[in-house]
Amino acid sequence: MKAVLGLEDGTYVVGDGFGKEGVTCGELVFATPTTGYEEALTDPSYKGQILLFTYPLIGNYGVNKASFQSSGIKAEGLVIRERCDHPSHNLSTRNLSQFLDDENASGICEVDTRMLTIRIRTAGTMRAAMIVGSDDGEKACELARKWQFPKDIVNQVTCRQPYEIPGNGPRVVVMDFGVKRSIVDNLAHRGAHTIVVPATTSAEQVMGYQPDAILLSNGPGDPENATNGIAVAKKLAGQLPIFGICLGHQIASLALGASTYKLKFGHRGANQPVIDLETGKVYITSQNHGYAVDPASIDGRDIKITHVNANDGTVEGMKNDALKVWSVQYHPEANPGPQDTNWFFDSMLQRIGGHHA
Ligand SMILES: NC(=O)CC[C@H](N)C(=O)O
Repeated sequence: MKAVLGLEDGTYVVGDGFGKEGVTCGELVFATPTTGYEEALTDPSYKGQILLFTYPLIGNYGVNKASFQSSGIKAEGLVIRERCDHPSHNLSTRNLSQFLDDENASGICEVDTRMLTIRIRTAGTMRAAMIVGSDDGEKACELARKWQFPKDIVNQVTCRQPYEIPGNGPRVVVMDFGVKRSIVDNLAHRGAHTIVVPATTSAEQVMGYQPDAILLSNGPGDPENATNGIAVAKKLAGQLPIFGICLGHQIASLALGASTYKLKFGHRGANQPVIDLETGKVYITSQNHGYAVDPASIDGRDIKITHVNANDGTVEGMKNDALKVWSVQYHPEANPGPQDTNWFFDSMLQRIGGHHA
């Protein structure tokens, strides 16, 4: 089936469509990991975004539900060079094409992903529209220009009801802005009594769960739009330890008075080098973000930058020891990506323990 992807700047590419027929709009972003397409497609942080993989062959190990980071595909669409229809993996239950069919998501392959990536890298992240079943490039570009990133995107991916994973360890409330399953798993595996609550939960409701700590999760969209999360973190900072991952790190920083800005094309990949300023160690990290904390906005505030990106110097972690706030921009849960920073969850539980000692 023919398909077309159009960008807001008038660029378009025609290729082979698969999955759902029709129009899909989103912000076109590129991700550079060589593996991990199941985890990325199901990562709720990609809601609102059309995901382009720079790696030229996608689908070669099929699809296995155990890798999912949420109930199903959350990215708006998929853009790839070559699609593998005959995967080889003992745990695979279907191929990529069947996966998109089952999930009602659209994909386009046989397009020049290098050219598209260079375009985004040069001009910045762009709005895009994909039409599966058409090759009308002008129409796709026009649809891209009309589309707006939804402000309430977190509400589209947060849980509807709270849920708990019982454990004998400390009680941790996870504010779900679109949490990845492996974050919850990392807490549960360490014995935390994990309570996942919707993004709209108030500070009073959070405290009603008698938590020992709060984890602000990852999630899609502009952190400034996560207004309830910011309000909760502002209110509870100083009362109990607060941790943040990715969007959660941005929310915690906003709550402490810092500001955030949009990166030109973001960091999405599995080999982003991060320097730990306290130890001098460099970690290779998994990342997926388009916004970052502005270091200039931290000047004069009681926030300490703990990690920076070795490629571009952007903020990758911060803390406020007095208020017991610790957060990281990268993904310690990996999935996909290297496990170098999995210690984050160990240190989290140690810090919570210290708080109650
Ligand atoms: N993975 C995330 O939590 C992403 C955070 C935020 N939506 C960003 O793009 O920067």
